[in-house]
Amino acid sequence: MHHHGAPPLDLVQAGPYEFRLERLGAMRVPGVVFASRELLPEGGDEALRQVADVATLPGIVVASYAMPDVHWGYGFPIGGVAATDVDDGGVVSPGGVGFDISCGVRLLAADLDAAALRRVMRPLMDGLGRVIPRGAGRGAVWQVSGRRQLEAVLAGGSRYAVEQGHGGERDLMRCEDAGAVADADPEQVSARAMERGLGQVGSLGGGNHFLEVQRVDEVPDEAAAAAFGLRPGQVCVMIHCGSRGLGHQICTDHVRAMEAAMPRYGIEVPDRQLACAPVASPEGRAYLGAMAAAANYGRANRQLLAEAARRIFADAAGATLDLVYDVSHNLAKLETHRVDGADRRLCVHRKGATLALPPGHPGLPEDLRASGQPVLIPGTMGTSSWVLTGVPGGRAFHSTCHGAGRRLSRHQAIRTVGGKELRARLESRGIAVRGASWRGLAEETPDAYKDVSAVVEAAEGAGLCRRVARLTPLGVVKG
Ligand SMILES: Nc1nc2c(ncn2[C@@H]2O[C@H](COP(=O)(O)O)[C@@H](O)[C@H]2O)c(=O)[nH]1
Ligand SMILES: [Mn+2]
Ligand SMILES: [Mn+2]
Repeated sequence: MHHHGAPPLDLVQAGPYEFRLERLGAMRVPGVVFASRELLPEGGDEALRQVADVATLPGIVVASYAMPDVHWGYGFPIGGVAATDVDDGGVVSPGGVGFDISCGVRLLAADLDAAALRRVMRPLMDGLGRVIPRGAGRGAVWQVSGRRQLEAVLAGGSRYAVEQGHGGERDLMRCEDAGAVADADPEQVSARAMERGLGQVGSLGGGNHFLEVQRVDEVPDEAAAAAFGLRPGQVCVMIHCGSRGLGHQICTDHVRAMEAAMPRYGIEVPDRQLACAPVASPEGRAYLGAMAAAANYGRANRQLLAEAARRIFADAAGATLDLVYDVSHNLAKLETHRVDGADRRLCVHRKGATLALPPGHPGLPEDLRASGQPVLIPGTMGTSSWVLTGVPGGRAFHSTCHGAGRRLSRHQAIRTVGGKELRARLESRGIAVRGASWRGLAEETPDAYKDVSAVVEAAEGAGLCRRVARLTPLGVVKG
């Protein structure tokens, strides 16, 4: 492998929740890992090597960052943040976004307390289990009529879904980018990607994706929680999914195109999954146009699943669901940030990392200006999940963690527990489970993930965000 003979990494503690990888070899900037000592990947860990690899990308500024939930991914680590200077040869890399483009989390709050739900929990979970398509392939909420309509989804995202009667205006106010990014270019989406995306608008996909019924348990920041529409004891619904086969195919197509183009730009990277091209090049622009289309698809996907959940909540519990927020954790965005005293146009890659806008940011809707952006952190189906918010001076270009982060591979996970046993364990603790496959369930055992509360504590300690509310699971529909 390319890493044979690479010098050992030099990891130095720089603060209570901050470690630095000093520049070595081809690294253009240092690596910065935000974590407690306990959460830190071990010395030889491949994820740290990947943080160093990302630091070699042309145009990267300040540092190659890792969030406290960092773990190994293809090319870039999951939990990585890297910004490149668009006007100084900075590159965009599909590997810095990942295969599930615009994978993200949406949280809805019910006008209902957990105590009132107990009575109807079974029909509610049966209803959700019936209408939420999940697993590989297997159906979708919205039967998109053909290529024409799919192009409208790619261009219009949640906004188009709402125009077609799937939701209301408030759903757009509370979605990152108001439900759709403007620069989507469906022309850059291959016929194969379109084909894969056609029958999947409104579907969860595989095992790490889910729809979960949760209760607000602990509220460390009552003012922010109130602004988000959350109070202790309340029922919520968290949805985690992305852009399905469409996003995956786009990533595959554009990694290949960039790999072929790199010699022309004189770019060399230490891992083929870091293939990249200048943001301003035809290949860079083509990828960003396709990526934006997938971002819109991901939001429409979550919008349709939310609508399906709303119908079941209305029928089974007479309850409504209001959108708290919808945010992606696999995306590259063109943003302006101050670097070395000057405003620079940056391409900020967040892969398994979440944007966390601070209070007062113009990118926030009016009713969230005072509190900051809601940041949605799934934990596991057996422990907690968290709601956080952005903070003034937020580091890593206003980014934070995206989950607990994997500790065991899927293969290792299924050696610790069987799916049936795991479901029995969860049900005995009062967590209802509607799965797609026993194996898929076992791969997602809570033991496969780090301790999410330790992760968010480290993220807060590192100055990336602040904790707002802790959520505990009541029932999960698992991909
Ligand atoms: N509340 C739940 N959280 C879960 C579940 N399965 C996974 N997860 C968390 O999601 C993040 C993000 O996953 P990724 O695949 O996008 O990287 C992951 O790190 C876990 O913490 C679940 O069933 N319920
Ligand atoms: Mn995800
Ligand atoms: Mn995903």
